[in-house]
Amino acid sequence: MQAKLALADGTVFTGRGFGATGETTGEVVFNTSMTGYQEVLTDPSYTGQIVTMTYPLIGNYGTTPDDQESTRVQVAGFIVRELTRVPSNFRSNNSLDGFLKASNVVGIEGIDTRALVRRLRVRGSMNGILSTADLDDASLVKKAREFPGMEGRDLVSEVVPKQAFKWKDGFGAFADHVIPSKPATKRVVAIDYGMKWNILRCLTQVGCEVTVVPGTASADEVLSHNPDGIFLSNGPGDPAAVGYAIDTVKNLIGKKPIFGICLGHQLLGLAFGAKTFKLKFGHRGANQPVRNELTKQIEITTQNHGFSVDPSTLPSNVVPTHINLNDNTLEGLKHTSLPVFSVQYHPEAAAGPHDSSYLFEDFRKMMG
Ligand SMILES: NC(=O)CC[C@H](N)C(=O)O
Repeated sequence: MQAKLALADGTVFTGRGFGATGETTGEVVFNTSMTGYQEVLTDPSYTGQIVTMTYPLIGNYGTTPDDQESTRVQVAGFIVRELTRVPSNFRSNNSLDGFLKASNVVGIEGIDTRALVRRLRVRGSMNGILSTADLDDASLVKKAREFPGMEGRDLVSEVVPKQAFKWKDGFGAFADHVIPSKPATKRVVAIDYGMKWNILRCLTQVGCEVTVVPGTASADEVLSHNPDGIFLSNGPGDPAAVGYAIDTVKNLIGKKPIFGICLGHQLLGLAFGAKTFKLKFGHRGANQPVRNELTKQIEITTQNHGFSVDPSTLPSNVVPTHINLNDNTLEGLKHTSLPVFSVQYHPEAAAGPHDSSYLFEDFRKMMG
């Protein structure tokens, strides 16, 4: 079945539809991971985004419940160069096509993803529409231009869990090869703004019993659990648009040790009084080089973000700890006297390299 992808700049790509049929709008972004498409699809930070994979063959190992990063597919749409027809893997119980169909998410294959990505790199991430229903170019471009975009939008409230819960799924099927597992001796409250489950697996692995609370929780609700430490999760949308979350973080700083990842890092920056801005085309992939400024070691990292904390706006008692070597943007910060630190990238990988898993150990040690 024919499908079209139209961008707000007027470009139209024609390919074949897979997954669900229908129409979807979103910010079109690209991810440079060679594998890990299921983790990408189920990462809630991609809410409102149509993701294209730069790797040309996607779907070859199918999908499996073990690789879920949340309860469902979260991307608005999915773009690949070539969809594998016959997946082959003993862990797989569904094809990528069947997985997207069951999740009612539209995909397109057979378009020139290199041309698309070059366009996004030159002009920046763009709004777009993916459709198997409307195939009229002018109408599609008009609809793409009407999409409101990511800036100023609170998408967190769409993906937070409805109520608090305890993480009972341990460290999952494969995580024990990565970090030696420890008995649970620390109690952590994880504030969930759209959290990837591998963060919960990694926290469990280093010896934390984790209570998850919705990202809309107040500081009092968080502190009522009397945790040894507080974790701030990743999540979708513009960090500056979630004032309630910034206020909660402000009220938690100095009360307990805090560790933040991605949106959690951006919220910490904003709570410290720094500013965030939108990157031209963001960082999404499993091959982003980062330098740890404290050890001068290089980590190859998994990333998924479109916004960034401006280091020149940090107060003097908050220092940069990690820098992205592709564009020198801020990738980590810490307070000079309080037990508070965060990273912009994803030390939980899922999928990606495990170079940065030491950060979970650092958090546990920080709790005493
Ligand atoms: N993975 C994340 O937490 C993303 C944070 C934020 N939504 C961004 O795009 O920058």
